[in-house]
Amino acid sequence: MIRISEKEGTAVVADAKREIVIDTKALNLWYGQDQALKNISLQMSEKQVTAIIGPSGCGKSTYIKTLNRMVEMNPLVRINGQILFKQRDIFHRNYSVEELRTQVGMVFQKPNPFPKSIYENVAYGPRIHGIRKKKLLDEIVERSLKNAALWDEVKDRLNENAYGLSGGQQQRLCIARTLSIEPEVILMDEPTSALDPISTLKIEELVQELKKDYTIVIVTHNMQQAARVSDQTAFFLNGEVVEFNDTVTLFSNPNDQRTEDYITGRFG
Ligand SMILES: Nc1ncnc2c1ncn2[C@@H]1O[C@H](COP(=O)(O)OP(=O)(O)OP(=O)(O)O)[C@@H](O)[C@H]1O
Repeated sequence: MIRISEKEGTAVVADAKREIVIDTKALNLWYGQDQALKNISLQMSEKQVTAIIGPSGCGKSTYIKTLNRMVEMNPLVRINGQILFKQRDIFHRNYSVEELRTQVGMVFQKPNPFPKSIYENVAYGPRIHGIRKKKLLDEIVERSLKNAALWDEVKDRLNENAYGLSGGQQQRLCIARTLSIEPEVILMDEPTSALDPISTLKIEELVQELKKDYTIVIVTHNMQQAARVSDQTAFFLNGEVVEFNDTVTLFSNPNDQRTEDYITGRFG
């Protein structure tokens, strides 16, 4: 059952039966003097896919990079408001960034494997977390590659360099790398924008599989993609959330004229 309520001017959608995994409350963010996020309030439920859509420069990437605190690598960034991950404030000094990034993994726009073997790309994270036993690492590598729908294509060439894979395979390898440390949330920042249509379709199918086990947030420029893969969609404009609703409703019966203009291609 989807519950829709109004909170601080922003619609929030929550599935009453599911745990809220990410709860963003009145989040504001500035790059120096320029405000990039304005009073963002969004809730994301477990094992749901949330799409973030909106025109270029509206704050999609900034928002998703705030969820694992990557945005703060920029010293100009100033933030107020709250983001709770399973009710814990991610900005609290007792919550280390390393711990957060173990729980909230990220896949980027361009596939960015390490210049290492396919095996080492996936084993890297678990090794950093102290796993040394070869048998256990082998199991993790196999499981992660299977869950990223890549195992069958690479099982006979695990020791070859990851750069020898196609772009789509590299992106699935990056997803396997993210899965290897067993996060709860996977952030995807335009994960298919550098890929061909067939590789894009594979990633979209993979997202549908992964949501059985993970909470997923995906930034996309592609509205058809948002409609295909997500359960709920947030439409951002000029750093604000104009509308947040279950995906079918947002695309078929938007509440706000600006959403309608965007999804019908009148701007952006
Ligand atoms: N490192 C930065 N320093 C200063 N301003 C930035 C920086 N990164 C982004 N911005 C500004 O913040 C705003 C939001 O940018 P952001 O990249 O989050 O938008 P976006 O919706 O992801 O855009 P796109 O779809 O083009 O990737 C823009 O006005 C942008 O110019």
